[in-house]
Amino acid sequence: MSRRALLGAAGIGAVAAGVGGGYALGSSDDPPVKPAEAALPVPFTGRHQAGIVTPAQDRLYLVALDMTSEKRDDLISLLKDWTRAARKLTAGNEIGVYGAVAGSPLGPPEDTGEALGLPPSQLTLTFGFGPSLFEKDGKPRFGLDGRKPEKLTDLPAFSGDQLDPAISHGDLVVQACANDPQVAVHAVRNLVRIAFGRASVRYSQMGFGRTSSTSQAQVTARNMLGFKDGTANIKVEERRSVDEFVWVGPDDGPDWLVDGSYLVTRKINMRIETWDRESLQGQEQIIGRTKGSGGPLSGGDEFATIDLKAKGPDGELAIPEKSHVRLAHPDTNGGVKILRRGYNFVDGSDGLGQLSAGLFFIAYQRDPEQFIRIQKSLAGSQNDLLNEYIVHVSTGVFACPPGVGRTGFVGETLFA
Ligand SMILES: C=CC1=C(C)c2cc3[nH]c(cc4nc(cc5[nH]c(cc1n2)c(C)c5CCC(=O)O)C(CCC(=O)O)=C4C)c(C)c3C=C
Ligand SMILES: [Fe+2]
Repeated sequence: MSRRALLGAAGIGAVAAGVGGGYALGSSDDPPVKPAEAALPVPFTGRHQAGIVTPAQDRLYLVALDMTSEKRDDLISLLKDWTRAARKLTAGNEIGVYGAVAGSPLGPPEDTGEALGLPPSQLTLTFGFGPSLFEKDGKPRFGLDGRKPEKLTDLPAFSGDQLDPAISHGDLVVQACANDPQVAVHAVRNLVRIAFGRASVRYSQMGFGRTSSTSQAQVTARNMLGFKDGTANIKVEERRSVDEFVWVGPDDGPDWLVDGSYLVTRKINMRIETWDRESLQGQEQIIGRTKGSGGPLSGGDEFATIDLKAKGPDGELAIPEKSHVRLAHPDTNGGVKILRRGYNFVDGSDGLGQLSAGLFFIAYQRDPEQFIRIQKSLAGSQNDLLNEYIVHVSTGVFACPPGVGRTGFVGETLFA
């Protein structure tokens, strides 16, 4: 039973038109009110996992977990249980047989209940495996000897990194994205609950205001620096780029990961108050684009082609040599592209009255080397001008298996 149907059947919560996606209860003569797109479900099944090229939702709740059991059967049963729950959660249903309120009053409910009455909100749940799932202290785990992708190794140290291991890495990751934060949090909370006795949370991160559009149909959102972010991102409509740069192909190896992707996470703190004292012109020179329209400093509107050779009236490069977009551009990095899918975050204040804010950077790629190549161009005080205002404090790399069909479980190919 769907969360909404349950409430309807119980006679609770006639949801007013315009609220929660416009499910109105009117006269039977009224034309049906279509739920707003942002409230609809995204199919969980498919060749690829949802949540990668899916048009980026507004909210993120990402959790990294470590296995607390060393038993292969526990890992497999966890992935099966997660898959069963994820099918329900992404469809907007309660988990378990009895859900949140229909079970025995004497036991804890199967579903925690905070999403009752909320629509699916385009929830996607994307699962990944960190290098430490495959081996620890040089020893294979879970009978996965020889199954670790060669490319799945911890990212190298980059100049300027100030990484905190407590909020980095993880055996497993779940990226929950939705247009309602409560739906994303409910999903992660219930998946964590299911994992009890087999895996426990290492760290989690909430995000808002997607900083990347992944579809041409989306407007470009802004990051905490106030700039449009995601303009030159790979978009789902660009099929060739998606196949070339996002999905692991049959010749890439290993076979179990074909149609999957590598996820890179970086929590990047911003020195927001320092940035806010930088002049508008200074900010634009650092990024290499205008703050208003997001157009490149070489001229044109937001989606104008960047001209890295263009010079200004003063004879200097229009897009400065150490600007962020020049150093991140494919022409500076051997043609390499990545699919960005990051989110803004504010973790309150730091106790000194400064915002603990930044970008939870997320990228999907066919090979982690794509991210490494670009980050090597950006990192260090002699490179990207932006580095004066940001610091990378967390890192992660995960192999995200292919999608799942109507039967089977996420990651099944790994155990075949
Ligand atoms: C290693 C990859 C990247 C990191 C880390 C990164 C951090 C980061 N970026 C911004 C803001 C912007 N980035 C923009 C473009 C852009 N950034 C990367 C890669 C990383 N960014 C790429 C590949 C690109 C596209 C370059 C191109 O092809 O032109 C932009 C411009 C708008 C856009 O195209 O998206 C902004 C703004 C911040 C604030 C940040 C760390 C906090
Ligand atoms: Fe960037």
